[in-house]
Amino acid sequence: MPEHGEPILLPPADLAAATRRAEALIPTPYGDFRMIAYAGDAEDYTPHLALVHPEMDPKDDVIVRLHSECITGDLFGSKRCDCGEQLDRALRMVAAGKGIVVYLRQEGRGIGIINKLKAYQLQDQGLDTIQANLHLGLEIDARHYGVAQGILQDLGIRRIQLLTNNPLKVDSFGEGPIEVVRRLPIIVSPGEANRNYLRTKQLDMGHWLK
Ligand SMILES: Nc1nc2c(ncn2[C@@H]2O[C@H](COP(=O)(O)OP(=O)(O)OP(=O)(O)O)[C@@H](O)[C@H]2O)c(=O)[nH]1
Repeated sequence: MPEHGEPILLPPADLAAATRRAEALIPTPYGDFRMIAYAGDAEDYTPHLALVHPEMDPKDDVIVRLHSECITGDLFGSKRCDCGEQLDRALRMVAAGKGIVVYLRQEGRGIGIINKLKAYQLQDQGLDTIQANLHLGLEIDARHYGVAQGILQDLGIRRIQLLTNNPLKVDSFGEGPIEVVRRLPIIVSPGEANRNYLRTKQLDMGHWLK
């Protein structure tokens, strides 16, 4: 396990190594969390964030949520996706289970907020979430999770219960040092505005949504 403050070695898919840069206790409506910022560059304005329950025991099978940034859903409650509700649910579960939320700065499945808004415009013209990314010449999903594994290693964790419906997140742990001992579903009931999005995730992206 790397010592705190040392660069974390990542699988080759991740180009930037993330180092623990700063931390503080954050009281939230869900309870207290230790927020730890990880970044390759000390001046990075968008570091990855680990919200760690103060009584998290790394020897347990720790409940972990890897949540990719969604400014529209997480911050403003957009109903176009399930992100905000999933984050709310994850924070509750992690608070109850003494676990961790790793908040990864991979907005819009890694294409960034500008491209995500362009993709939304295309979706308003009839494309689905996959077709819109492809129309923009972008990957369907440009995310990498190696940095999250590095963060979990830095926290001394070996075995996790992963909160996700996304097979790619489970697969990303492969034969690596962190073992996913259990997957916990995190399903949000569809609404009018996100029904098509959730259907595409289920049918075309293989998400376990019942
Ligand atoms: N490009 C694009 N990104 C989107 C769209 N809707 C939501 N997103 C992004 O999708 C990502 C969803 O992240 P997560 O909730 O961590 O992951 P997930 O792939 O839904 O898998 P789960 O772990 O099952 O929730 C966020 O980065 C959102 O900003 C969309 O229509 N287009």
